[in-house]
Amino acid sequence: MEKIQVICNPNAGRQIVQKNIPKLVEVLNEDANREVDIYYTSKKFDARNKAEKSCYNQYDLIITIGGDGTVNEVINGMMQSDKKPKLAIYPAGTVNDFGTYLKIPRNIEEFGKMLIRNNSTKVDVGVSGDRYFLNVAAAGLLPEVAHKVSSEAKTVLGKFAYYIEGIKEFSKQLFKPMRVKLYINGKEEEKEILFFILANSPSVGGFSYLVPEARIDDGYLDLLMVEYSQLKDVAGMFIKALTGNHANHPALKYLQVQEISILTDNRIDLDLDGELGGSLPASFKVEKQALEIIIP
Ligand SMILES: Nc1ncnc2c1ncn2[C@@H]1O[C@H](COP(=O)(O)OP(=O)(O)OP(=O)(O)O)[C@@H](O)[C@H]1O
Repeated sequence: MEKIQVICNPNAGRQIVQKNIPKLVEVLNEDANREVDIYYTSKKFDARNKAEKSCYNQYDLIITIGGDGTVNEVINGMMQSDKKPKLAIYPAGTVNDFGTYLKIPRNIEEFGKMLIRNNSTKVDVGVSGDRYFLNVAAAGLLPEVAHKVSSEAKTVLGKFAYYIEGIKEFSKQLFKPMRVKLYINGKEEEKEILFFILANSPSVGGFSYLVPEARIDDGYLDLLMVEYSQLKDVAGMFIKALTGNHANHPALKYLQVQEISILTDNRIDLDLDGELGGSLPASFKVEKQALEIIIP
C-alpha cells in the first residue's frame, strides 16, 4: 500500500486550483493500492507540523498544494526526520518558483500522471540556523518589496502586485544600503550592498532566470549580490534580469558557495522561500541532495 499525504493551503494564490483536489484523488485512487489522506492548513506552521508527523507515520509521498510558503513549511517539517517520504509540489500560490523551475504541470490530470510515473530527482536544501529553505534566502530590496504586498493584494492582483509595489519601493530603497561582512571560504570581505540572494534554483521571485547558473542538485548555493556603489546601473540590470541576460552585469557579484556567513551591525529581516524567516546576521549552508522530489 502506497500512503500519500496531501497538505493543502486553501488560501494560497487565487484559490482556484484547490478545487481540483477531488479530481486528483480520483486519478490516484484508480489504483486500489494507494491511500490518499488530505489535510487543509488553517494557520502558520500547520503544514510544517503535518509534514513532520507524516514522516513519522511512514507516508511514502507528501504532496504540497499551495505557494512557496507552504512548500517551505513542508520541507522544514520533513527535514526534522531521518526517514523522509518523496515530495511532490503542486503550484497553487502567487509565486511558485521551484514548481515553475521544475516545469510541474498545472493541469491536474497531467499532475496526477506525473505522480503515477514517479520519476524523481534529489535536490539540495539550504539551511540557516534551524530553518531550511528549498529555493532562496534573501535580504534587502527584493524581500522588502515582497513583504510589503499584503496577501489580499497578492490574491487579487497576483504577480502584478509584486511588480507594482516593487516600482513604488524601488526609489525609496535606492538610498538604503546594507553594510555587510561576508565570510566565504575563510576569507572576510566588507561590502555595502542593496540586496543579496542565495539561490538553489535559477527561478526566484517570479523571475525565471534571476540566478542563471544555479543548479538544484550541485551542492552549492548561488550568491547574487548587488553592490551599492553600482546603484546607477541597477535599473538597467533589472530589465536585463527579465530575460536572464544580467549575470555579467558589472553591478553584480555572482558566486557559488557551500557555506557563507553574512554579518550585519543591525538586525535585518531575512526572507526564506518568500516568507519572513529569521534575520541577519546569519550563516548559511547547504545539505546536498537532502530531499527527493517528483518531476515530470
Ligand atoms: N489556511 C491558511 N490561511 C492563511 N494563511 C495560511 C493558511 N495556511 C497556511 N498559511 C500561511 O500562509 C503562508 C503563505 O502561503 P503560500 O505560500 O502557500 O501562499 P501564497 O502566499 O498565496 O503564495 P506565495 O507564497 O507563492 O506568494 C504560509 O507560509 C503559511 O504559513
